[in-house]
Formats: sequence, C-alpha cells, structure tokens
Amino acid sequence: MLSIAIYGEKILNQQAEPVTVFDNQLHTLADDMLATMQQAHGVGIAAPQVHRSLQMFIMASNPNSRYSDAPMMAPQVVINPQILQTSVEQIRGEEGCLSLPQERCQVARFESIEVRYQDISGEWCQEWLSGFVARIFQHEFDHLQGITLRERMS
Ligand SMILES: O=C(O)C[C@@H](Cc1ccccc1)C(=O)SCC(=O)c1ccccc1
Ligand SMILES: [Zn+2]
Repeated sequence: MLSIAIYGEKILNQQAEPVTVFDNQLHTLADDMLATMQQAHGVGIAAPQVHRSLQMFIMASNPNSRYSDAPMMAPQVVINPQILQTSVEQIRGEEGCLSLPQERCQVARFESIEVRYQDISGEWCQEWLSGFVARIFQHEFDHLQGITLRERMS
C-alpha cells in the first residue's frame, strides 16, 4: 500500500507532470495505486495523492450507497488526460476525497464530457463519459491540476 497525501500537503496543490515513459515501473505504480484505492474503498485515486506528481489516475466506478445507479466498471488507468468537450448541463452531486477523510460535499460537475487519454500501454483513447463516471474523471482530473475538493466547495 502507498501512503495517501492528506489535504494541506503541497503535492496536492501542484500541477502534475506528463507521463513520458511507459515502462514496467509505470505498471507497478498503477498496481500499487489500485491496491491503495481499493483498501481505502475509493472509486478513484490520482498519482499526486500517493505523492507522485504524474498525470495519471485510476477510475473504478461501482454501485455504492451514495450512487446506487453507478455502473460497475473495470478499473481504468488514465494517463495524460485531456477534456475536449463538455455538456452544457451541470449536475450537483455528493463527492468525497481520500485526501479529505470524513468530508463529503455537493459539487457541480458537467453531466457528460469528451475525453482523450493514454492507457497503461501508451495507446490514445477518446470517448464520451457521462453520469457518475464523468464525475469521477472530473474529480481526478482536478487532482492533476492541483485542485482539491476544498476549492470546489460551492
Ligand atoms: O479522492 C479521490 O480521488 C477518491 C474519491 C473519488 C470520487 C468520489 C466521489 C465522486 C467523485 C470522485 C473517492 O473515491 S471518495 C470515497 C467514495 O467512494 C465515495 C464518496 C462519495 C460518493 C461516492 C463515493
Ligand atoms: Zn480526491
């Protein structure tokens, strides 16, 4: 398990660096992040949260007490992500953050977003995401820009 940075640690407010080397070390980091996220019962985790300033996160939606209609999806490693387009509609919903334990707050997020990112082998993917998965993507994308839930509390 990796240690999770808590709100206030500088790394959480820094812009993360692009991933340029897709090697075994990156696979190991992804595995460690996944294990850390699962142990913390999260639906996502970003590299800065485990003290690695890299543009990389994992999203792993599953139905949970707050989003019973959340889709069950296999964990997805997202590297060097871009948000290409956003829906006009925004939806307020409850979010938590592994770096802000015990806090929950309502955050407005775009209902759907068109995204482009590299997978763990460096292949570019481009797709539209909506609903809870889009929410997780936006939350983790914020982490890569040094934005935490505190800055999003409206
Ligand atoms: O800090 C993180 O990135 C993990 C965070 C991701 C996230 C949760 C909710 C909405 C968007 C992104 C968590 O997994 S917090 C714990 C959790 O599983 C949860 C909290 C509130 C609502 C639903 C799930
Ligand atoms: Zn978070």
